Amino acid sequence: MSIQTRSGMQRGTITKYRPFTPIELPDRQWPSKMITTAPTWCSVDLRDGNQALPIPMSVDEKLEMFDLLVGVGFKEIEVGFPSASQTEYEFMRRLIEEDHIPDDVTIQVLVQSREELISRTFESLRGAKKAIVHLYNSTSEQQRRIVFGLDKPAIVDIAVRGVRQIKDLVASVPETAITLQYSPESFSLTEIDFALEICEAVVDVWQPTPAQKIILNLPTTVEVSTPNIHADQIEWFCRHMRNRETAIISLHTHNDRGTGVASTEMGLLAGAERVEGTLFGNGERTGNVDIVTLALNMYTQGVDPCLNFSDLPAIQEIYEKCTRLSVPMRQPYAGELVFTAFSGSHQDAINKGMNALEKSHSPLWDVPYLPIDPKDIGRSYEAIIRINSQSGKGGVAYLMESEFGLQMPKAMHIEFGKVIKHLADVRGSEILSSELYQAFEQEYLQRTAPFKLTSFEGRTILNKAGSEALECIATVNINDVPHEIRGQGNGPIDAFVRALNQHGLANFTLKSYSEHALGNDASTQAVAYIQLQTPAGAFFGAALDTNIEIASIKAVLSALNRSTQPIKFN
Ligand SMILES: CC(=O)SCCNC(=O)CCNC(=O)[C@H](O)C(C)(C)COP(=O)(O)OP(=O)(O)OC[C@H]1O[C@@H](n2cnc3c(N)ncnc32)[C@H](O)[C@@H]1OP(=O)(O)O
Ligand SMILES: CC(C)C(=O)C(=O)O
Repeated sequence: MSIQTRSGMQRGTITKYRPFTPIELPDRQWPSKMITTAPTWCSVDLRDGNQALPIPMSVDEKLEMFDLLVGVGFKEIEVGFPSASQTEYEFMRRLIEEDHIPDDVTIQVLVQSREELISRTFESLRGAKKAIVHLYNSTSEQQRRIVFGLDKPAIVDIAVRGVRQIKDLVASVPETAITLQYSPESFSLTEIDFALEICEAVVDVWQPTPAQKIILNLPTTVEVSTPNIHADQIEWFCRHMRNRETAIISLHTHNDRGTGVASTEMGLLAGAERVEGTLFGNGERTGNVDIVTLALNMYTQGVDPCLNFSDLPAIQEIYEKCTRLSVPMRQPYAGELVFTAFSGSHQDAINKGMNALEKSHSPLWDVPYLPIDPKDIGRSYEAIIRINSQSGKGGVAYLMESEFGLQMPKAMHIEFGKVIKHLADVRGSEILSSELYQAFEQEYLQRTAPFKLTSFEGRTILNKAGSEALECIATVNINDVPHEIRGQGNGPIDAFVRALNQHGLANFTLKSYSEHALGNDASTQAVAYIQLQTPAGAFFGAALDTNIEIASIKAVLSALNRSTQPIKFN
């Protein structure tokens, strides 16, 4: 039983909407195809993107955007709808008169199939070396019925009249090589045989050849079906079209169902050769297909997209400035958070993957959770791992090493990881890397009570057995009371450990020791990590000093101090 409520969603049997009717294509070929080469890209940022902005771009902003698109490598750029407004017309004129258009770039202009608009469009083209004139009219049953109140032959007539006019006007711009592009707007909702009929009527008037093709742009004006149905529409069209070799089949996908990228990729499998879209998916409603995502999806499959996104943050900055939009944090490839792992198991795997890659020297990118090397697109490794209460020891260790050069021994990751987990839980927010270091300082480096080293001297002696040993003489303050201690061992740490135990000042054994240099200039310091086994348990200590011997002695006391006091950090 279906219950129709006055507002909100229908429940049960949905009568308000109906499923899209699939087209018949039982022997479809596209599912077993692969994308192996880049399509011809056409940016529609300055037209479809611009027409969807609350505040359209000014002429200067459009010029800046145009230069950006040229820099990225677009060879076809829809620069606007010159008959729509004075701003659009002026922009066209400035592009041409100020010589902004490189020889290998073709500008494209959109126009409805209306006589006065087509005439004005041709006026705007004067002086251009080459241009794609993009003619459109809407063809779906819904648009025919609601917008135009016309039957199919009348809709075909709108298109054909427009093409005839363009054909006549070509002679008015003899210096401009004109390519015709025709879009049966709302193709995605148009009966497929009617879409073919109107396109073939256009082709019959224009008379393209394999050398001078027409562009037939089949737009998903509104995305109304799953991407596989879109692919069937494109394959059906490609297979049924007369003289297919005289046309370039182009896609223009919107993202109403959130599957614009998938629809475009499947449309390419189905036989399309050209893609129109925008940077970061700007465009009407949910946007046009995002060309950055499409191109980088190809790249990460080993296909050269022939567009350069090596400095994506700089591209994003200009885009955001010109459009006054912002790229969402989760936007594929570009979003601020897309190369960041907060969760422990992801951090651990990334950390291991990065280390393994460094050791292997393999040219193949092979890091879990990162489908692309952030550095390929101008992102850094710095933001890959960020710490909050979902994070684990692996991520903390990664940051301590990548940000501060501290290579804590693996067993210490657990201990310091707990310190940071506690801090993140108490705080309930992100722990910045500077705070991570601060916690390390407080927990290890600044632990100087109750034991504090005031002096240490080591010298080589001959022991009773006649072999060389090290004797240490040190002063250790315990709760500010100085104690002079002496001990012998096979090295300074051993001698110091024995001295403390022999004098009854402490009771522990050395479990592990490691050290490394920090920095590589005159101010190089050494860092030592010591783990002690005390009656209260096993504890790490760490210390920094320009003298490695002193660093290790201080690290012993750091561990000892920690064993006498619970976690200090809060
Ligand atoms: C899917 C897309 O994104 S298509 C691109 C859409 N982009 C834009 O519209 C941005 C620029 N557009 C504009 O500035 C204006 O709409 C203009 C200048 C093109 C036209 O302006 P106006 O004529 O003042 O208004 P408007 O757009 O409302 O015109 C609607 C008329 O055009 C007709 N029309 C709409 N599309 C087409 C078409 N492709 N071919 C022929 N006629 C069309 C409508 O049926 C309607 O006719 P009616 O007045 O007889 O009912
Ligand atoms: C003019 C056409 C290509 C269009 O913008 C659309 O259908 O979205």
